[in-house]
Formats: sequence, C-alpha cells, structure tokens
Amino acid sequence: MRAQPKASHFIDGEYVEDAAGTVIESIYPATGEVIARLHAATPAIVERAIAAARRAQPEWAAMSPTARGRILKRAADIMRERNRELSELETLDTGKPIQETIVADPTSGADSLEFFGGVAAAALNGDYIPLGGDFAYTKRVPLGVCVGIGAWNYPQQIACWKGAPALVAGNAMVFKPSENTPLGALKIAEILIEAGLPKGLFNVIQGDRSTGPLLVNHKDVAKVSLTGSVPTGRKVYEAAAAGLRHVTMELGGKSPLIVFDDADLESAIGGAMLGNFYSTGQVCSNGTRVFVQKKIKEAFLARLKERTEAIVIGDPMDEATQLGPMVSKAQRDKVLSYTEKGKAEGARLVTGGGIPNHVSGEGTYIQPTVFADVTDEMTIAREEIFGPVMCVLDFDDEAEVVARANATEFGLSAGVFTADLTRAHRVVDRLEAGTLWINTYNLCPVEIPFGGSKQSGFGRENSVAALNHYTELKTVYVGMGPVEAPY
Ligand SMILES: NC(=O)c1ccc[n+]([C@@H]2O[C@H](COP(=O)([O-])OP(=O)(O)OC[C@H]3O[C@@H](n4cnc5c(N)ncnc54)[C@H](O)[C@@H]3O)[C@@H](O)[C@H]2O)c1
Ligand SMILES: C[N+](C)(C)CC=O
Ligand SMILES: [K+]
Repeated sequence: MRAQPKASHFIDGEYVEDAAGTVIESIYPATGEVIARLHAATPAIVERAIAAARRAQPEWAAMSPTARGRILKRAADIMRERNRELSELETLDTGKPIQETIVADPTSGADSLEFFGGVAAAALNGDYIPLGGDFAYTKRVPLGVCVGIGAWNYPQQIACWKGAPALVAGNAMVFKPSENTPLGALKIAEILIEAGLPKGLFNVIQGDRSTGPLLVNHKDVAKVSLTGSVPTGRKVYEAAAAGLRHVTMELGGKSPLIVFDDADLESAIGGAMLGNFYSTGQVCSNGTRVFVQKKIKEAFLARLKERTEAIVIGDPMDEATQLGPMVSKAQRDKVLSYTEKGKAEGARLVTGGGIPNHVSGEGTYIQPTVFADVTDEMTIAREEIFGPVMCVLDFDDEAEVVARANATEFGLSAGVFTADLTRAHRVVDRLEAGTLWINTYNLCPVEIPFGGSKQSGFGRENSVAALNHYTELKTVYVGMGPVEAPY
C-alpha cells in the first residue's frame, strides 16, 4: 500500500500499533485504491495518549513562550521544505488536486506554526491592574490536555490550526483525524518531534465517531476543539458540557454570497466559483447561496455556465487538473441525492448535476453543478450539501436580500460583491456570520480570526484571538497594606 505509515497512532514521540482496534482504510478517492490500512484506537490506546500528554505538559508550560515558539517555527520550516511530499500525501488521502494542495494545505499548516511560533512571545502576556495602593495582575495560563478532532476536507491544515495555538500556549494535544483521512496528522506529529518538540505533547490517534467520545468524555481532558458538522458539534458540546470542558466548534454552514448589479462581473463569478468548487465544494465556509441581483442574473448565469463547463476534471496528481473527486463514495452519493432533490423541487439545472463520463469508474467524481431559479424554501437552499453544487437565487433590493441571507440557522460566513463600498460595509454589518468577505471570497490567512456564529459554532481559530481559546486567565490580587478587619 503506497501510503502505509509505520503504525496507526503516534504517541509519546513514537509510532504505536494496537491491532485489536477496528480496521480503518484510507482510500484514494480518484481510483478506489486502498492506500493505507490502520486500526482505530482501543480504550488502552486512548489512555496511553492522554497519559503521555498529561505527563509532558507541565514542563512544557514552564518554558518561555519564545522557546516554545522557536520549535514551532522550526516545524514550519520543515513543512515548507517537504511541501511536495506532504501535498502528494494530502492529495492521496483526500483526492484534492495537487494544484490545490501544493499551495493551500501543508502551506497553510506551516503558516499557522510560523504565526503562533512568532506571536507567542508577545501575545501571552497578562495585565497589571493598579488599585490605589494595592494592585492585581493577570496571567494567561494553559488549560492542560486539549483534544482536537478533525474533518476530512483539510486534514493537515486542521491538525496545525488546532495544534499550533494549543502548543504555543503551553498545552499538550491529542488529535484525532477524520477516519476518511487518517494520514496527514501523523506526518505533522513526526515533523514536530524532528523540530525538537518534547515527546508526548502532540499525539495522534485514529478512530471514528465511536472513538471521539472516549476523548471528549475523558476526565483528564480540559478542552475539545472540533471541526465537523453541526449534528456532531451538538453531540460533542453536550458531552464536553458534562465535564465542564472548554470547547471550540468549527461547524458547517450555508453561507450567502451576494452579488449586486454594479459588481465586477468576472470577479463576482470567479469568487462564486472559488466559493463553491474549490476542494470539490468540500469547504465549510462556501458561499453556496449565491444571491444575484435581477438585472445581471442572465448575464451572470451565461458566463458562469461557460466558465464552469471549462473546468478541468481528472487525475488529481496531474498539475492541470482543477477538480478532483469527492472524498468518498458516501459523500458523493449524498451530494447526488441533493442534486436530484434540486431537480425534483423545480430548480433550473444550468450545468452539471451528475457524474462526468470521462472519469467514471471507481473514482468518486462529480460534475460541478449550478442551479438557477432556486427559492429559499428548496432543500438545496437550506441544507449544507458539502459538494460542488452552487445555488443561484435572485433578488431585487438590499433590504430583501439581507433578510433572506440571514434566514438560516447557520452563520459561518458571508460575502458581498459590489462597487459601492458604503453599501458593502453596510451590508456586511447586517449579515449574521463570523467571517465575511467584500469583493473576494474564502480567503483565510492565519492573521485573521476564522469561525462561526449561530449554529455554525463558536470560538475562533487563527490570529491572536485563537490563543484566548487555549488559555484561561488567572487573577492575582496583591495587598500592599495591613488587613483591616471589622472584628
Ligand atoms: N467551520 C470549519 O472550520 C469547518 C471546516 C471543515 C469542515 N467543516 C464541517 O465539517 C463537516 C464535514 O466534515 P465531516 O463529515 O468529517 O464531519 P463529521 O461531523 O462527520 O466528523 C467530524 C469529526 O468528528 C468525529 N466524530 C463524529 N461523531 C463524533 C462524536 N459523537 N464524538 C466525537 N467525535 C465525533 C469524526 O470521527 C470526525 O473526526 C461539514 O459540515 C463541514 O461544514 C467545518
Ligand atoms: C477553513 N477553511 C475555509 C480553509 C476550510 C474549511 O472547510
Ligand atoms: K482517504
């Protein structure tokens, strides 16, 4: 098997196997080939990982932030040196085209390690609070053992987006990747050790929805950060609440992307395509409800159809390929069931809607799909599809579109394309979402906070804001005079 790691788990600085765990296979979605066969963590493996994290954490927390950051920055450098190898692994594990992984996946992970490594020295300070003669100060202290649970769309990025802030703040982490994409996180764990991270601080264990609860319910776990769907988020939040554990929830969405008739048409279409077809539509923040103002609707659709039909679908390892397969057959079937629902509920199919002929076979390919004349009540306009399916809705005026854009339980992201900057800022101010874009879409550099509101979750990843979610404040009041008691 061409991507078989040394063993399933990485605990306390080394690869560990326990063949008693149920088998997890990583399948290369382009061909159906099994590229690695691993085992889910048994309860004994979970215990071992959490015990290792617990043992290693206090000494790590006692180091200076600068010293911790130096190790993360070294790991970032190693990731960049091995970008090709890591990108190929990410492509094998996810099916995403190498054209994307080579610029977006390990690179974004390295950005996170570099950013948190760099800001640590300045961003973990406390405050001094003068109180007349007395004073107080605050310390920003780590939480302890943190659990990270990942989705399958950005395996290496997710491992780093959770691992980097957790580690630099002085925590230890046990990370469980998605059972669909188990490989990338193991490489990150290896690289961190090579960069000088003491053993036990970043552990990776494999498993599925039955393994997750063993971590979330564990008495020694202080925090859980999940990237996943809303239903999983509810379960994990509930389990974490029983132990009063901290949580960060990066969940799903059905984000609006609003195109006003004064927008630059090519840019708006490009933004809408990136926000629906990148990573074969498997992006949480995608702008899947594209609201186009009526005057430009037909021009928008005609050009969108032309550009969509020119997308190169094929072998993900070919540099020319722009759209790879979906991560799994189950996910493709789910997406196809939505395209059928779209047709049945009366949406106009502009392009796509099925499986492309020239790359069929075992590969889980799907056509990039555009529906027009979508109405707010249709299933495809309400539920997260998580595939390359764009819904185009039309609107007359600003107040109407803002109300309709907000009429969803989700609140991850939103976008506005317009030449009128006053309107752009007014509209984003009214949109209910955690991350918003004006005249672009889906850009998530590490410098800016990312996360959702409403049912899309809470807590933020990236930027200095993420450190607040991996630390808590300790307040110290210092009395400087005699204690005056009334008795
Ligand atoms: N907001 C974000 O940053 C973001 C990023 C990527 C994906 N997503 C969302 O993730 C979803 C797709 O990913 P997915 O299908 O892997 O999601 P999922 O919810 O099925 O699984 C996510 C992870 O949770 C684990 N899990 C499942 N049930 C669990 C439980 N009861 N306790 C603990 N862990 C459990 C899974 O094994 C997996 O590792 C989409 O909804 C997408 O929008 C969100
Ligand atoms: C965070 N992001 C948008 C890169 C990937 C979410 O699925
Ligand atoms: K896979």
